[in-house]
Amino acid sequence: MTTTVARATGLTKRYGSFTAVDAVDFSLEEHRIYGLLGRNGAGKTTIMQLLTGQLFPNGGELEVFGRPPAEHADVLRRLCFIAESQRYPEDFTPAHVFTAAPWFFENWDAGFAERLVADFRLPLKRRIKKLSRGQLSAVGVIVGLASRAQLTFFDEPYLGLDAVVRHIFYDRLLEDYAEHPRTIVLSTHLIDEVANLLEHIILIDQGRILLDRDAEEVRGSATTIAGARSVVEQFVADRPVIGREALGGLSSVTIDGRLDQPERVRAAELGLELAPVSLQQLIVHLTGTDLAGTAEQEAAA
Ligand SMILES: Nc1ncnc2c1ncn2[C@@H]1O[C@H](COP(=O)(O)OP(=O)(O)OP(=O)(O)O)[C@@H](O)[C@H]1O
Repeated sequence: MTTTVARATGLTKRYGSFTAVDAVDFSLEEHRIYGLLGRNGAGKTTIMQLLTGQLFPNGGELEVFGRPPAEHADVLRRLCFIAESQRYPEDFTPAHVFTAAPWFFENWDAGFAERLVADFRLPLKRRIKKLSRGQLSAVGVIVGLASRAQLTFFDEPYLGLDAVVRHIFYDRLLEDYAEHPRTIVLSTHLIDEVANLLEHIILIDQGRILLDRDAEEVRGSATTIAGARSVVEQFVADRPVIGREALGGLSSVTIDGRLDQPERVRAAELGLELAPVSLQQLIVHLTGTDLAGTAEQEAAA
């Protein structure tokens, strides 16, 4: 039996006349890793700020651990939110941050934090304002992991983290999650990098939920068919097409759904190629954007 950690019903947030989160319904279950995905400005940070009591909703119901999160200290104590540009007092060093952390997080594991400091080669005694962009992000990632909060949010925690450090983060996250299960919500544009980590996907677009599904189901939910344009078009006629690319006489069409065995055999006989769709490709199709471009730019940063 699953236990619901957070539930939103008709949750709405407006900034003036602009509706950033538009009557969304979703729930977060205990012991799951969620990917909260979507284009820039989709509403991901706003949803996380609502869930962590940093913003008040304008409408709908929101319960986290059974209560509205804002102004309930007993709820807030069980949460950890790591923002993209986490701020700390200017004169603090990472050592100060980790010394203060147990005051805010009852499950804080100082030994784990120490091991992560070594993994990330973080200078403990250097002032926060002197840290590099990546080192500053590492401070947030360490707080997020070692807090072992029951509900942890990582909102694009990667700014400036190089590929080696990002993979250390993913590895430590998975290892620690296996030993200390909790609910983790990860918002990122580096979708393919985290695809294997995610157990459930919530895809947001313009303040609305486009997809709320088990990651395993999402992964197998679309197929790309490539080959001679006229043959491909005939093959996909009457199927739900979610993406289409053409080059000269060739085309590549992505359809929603799997092909059964007879259909696969028929495709092979027609000389068509079938390819699995990556989570990132699927999300690009669904939101009609090139998140891959964003991801590459960020990975290169
Ligand atoms: N304080 C604010 N005042 C007015 N509009 C805001 C405010 N904060 C956010 N918005 C708008 O609300 C929308 C949702 O913003 P949000 O930060 O939640 O998006 P996001 O999905 O986290 O985007 P990104 O991937 O770029 O971080 C955006 O259009 C943004 O411009």
